[in-house]
Amino acid sequence: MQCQHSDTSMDFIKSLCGEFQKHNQIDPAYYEKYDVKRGLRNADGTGVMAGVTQIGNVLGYYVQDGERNPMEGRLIYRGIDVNDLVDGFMSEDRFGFEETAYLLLFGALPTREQLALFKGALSAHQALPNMFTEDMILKAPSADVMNKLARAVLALYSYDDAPEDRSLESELRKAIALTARVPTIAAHAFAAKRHYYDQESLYLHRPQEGLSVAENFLWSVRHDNQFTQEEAKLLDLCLVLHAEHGGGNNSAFACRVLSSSGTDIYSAISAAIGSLKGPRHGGANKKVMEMFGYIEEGVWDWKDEEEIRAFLGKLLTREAGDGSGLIYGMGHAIYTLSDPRAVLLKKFARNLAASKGMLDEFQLYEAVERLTPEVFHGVKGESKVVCANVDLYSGLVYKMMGIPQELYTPLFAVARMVGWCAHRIEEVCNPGNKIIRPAYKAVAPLRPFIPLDQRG
Ligand SMILES: CC(=O)SCCNC(=O)CCNC(=O)[C@H](O)C(C)(C)COP(=O)(O)OP(=O)(O)OC[C@H]1O[C@@H](n2cnc3c(N)ncnc32)[C@H](O)[C@@H]1OP(=O)(O)O
Ligand SMILES: O=C([O-])CC(=O)C(=O)O
Repeated sequence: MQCQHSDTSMDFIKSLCGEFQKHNQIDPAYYEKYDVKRGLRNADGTGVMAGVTQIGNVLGYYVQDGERNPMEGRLIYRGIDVNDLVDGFMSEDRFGFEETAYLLLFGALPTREQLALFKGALSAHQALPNMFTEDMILKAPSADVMNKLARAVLALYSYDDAPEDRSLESELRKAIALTARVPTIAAHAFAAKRHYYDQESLYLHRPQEGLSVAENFLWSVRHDNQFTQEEAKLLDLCLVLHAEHGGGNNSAFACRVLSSSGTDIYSAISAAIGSLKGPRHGGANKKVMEMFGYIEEGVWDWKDEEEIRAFLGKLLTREAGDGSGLIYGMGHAIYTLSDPRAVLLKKFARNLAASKGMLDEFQLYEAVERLTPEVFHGVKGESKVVCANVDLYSGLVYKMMGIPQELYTPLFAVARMVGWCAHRIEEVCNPGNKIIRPAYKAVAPLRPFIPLDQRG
């Protein structure tokens, strides 16, 4: 439903843009002058240390003699290298997401018995509250599944008997319920989007007991409920790789900022979802697909490196693509030589592409990964080392699995829910934590109030 605005009001608002711009420019020189940590980054590009965590660690460089040096990336969940975690459950041909969720939430790998009980707890919480889909999703659908996800999580507050209970037990119960429910919410929000915005038939599937999170997701979003074990295992791997990324990533930090004020878990998690939706964060997986649409159209010969280079240059100078100047799926705040998630996903993407007859497309992605660093240095003059991030190959993997694009970022949220909850609980259940409250240098000069009839 769109609001109608009169032409006069629209013209007035347009004129206000000029007024706004007159009074709201921040001179970039201020950042250096006042030693402001732009983006909470130190002058050498490292992040400002803003907290202490036991949950995850992201390693992308090492500092020696005050210099930041590139290295191969490592991602650690509760002290365990994600590559070892993945090797562990894959070599035993098991699903790994539930085990990873347990590890992130409680801090240690589960025993066989603990894992079975945890899976049971997830199963018990995965159904949505009575009439939730009807009242909160179908009656107020959204063209954007992430938008619906954030609003649905906020709405869950009203379905919780004790939403303001901050005891550890209550927080853990809510965390398990959110982790279990978010796949169902995403599936139903997607079904509503397809029905109300794309004029397709409405099908809603209830999650099935005994299925893994990955299997249930595929069951729920496919109208015929069909999926293969190979697909479910690959999706499971994607969920594991997206589950956590330290306390400083934009969405986890947003969650921690809100949690530090003492607000409820639903408010904090909906903020994290809003952050993840952004195209420079989790929303990049959708943007990568859009960008490859431009590349595939704009590059005549996909094997011609010169042509690809020229197109990448145009993306950076805003002459092509969405005009943002970004090459999506490339670059990272911490990783330099490699993002370990992208390395793994690329391997699976290559195998899948070979079996689906999509090697040409895969090779185009590889060329973008290979050529971006030199084009980036040429155009931006930056010495920073850039590599492919997790979002470069995840969308391609989902595409080859037949997962619709509208679900790419929501799938990231499905995986990251448990990471956010772990950060939320670490923030509220540690007595030493203070409200997060950095400073902003105020640069507007003081001036007198002018009475209304004396203003020109
Ligand atoms: C799950 C995730 O969130 S993974 C990241 C997903 N995001 C993307 O793929 C979007 C494209 N990438 C980017 O925008 C960036 O690399 C980010 C947001 C991921 C990291 O940004 P930063 O930490 O600021 O990176 P860094 O300090 O290396 O940037 C240096 C400069 O290069 C620019 N830059 C970095 N990566 C890119 C890129 N892929 N395309 C164009 N410019 C880039 C930055 O905007 C910055 O420019 P500025 O100095 O004019 O502000
Ligand atoms: O760490 C970051 O800045 C972003 C990221 O890769 C993630 O959250 O997965």
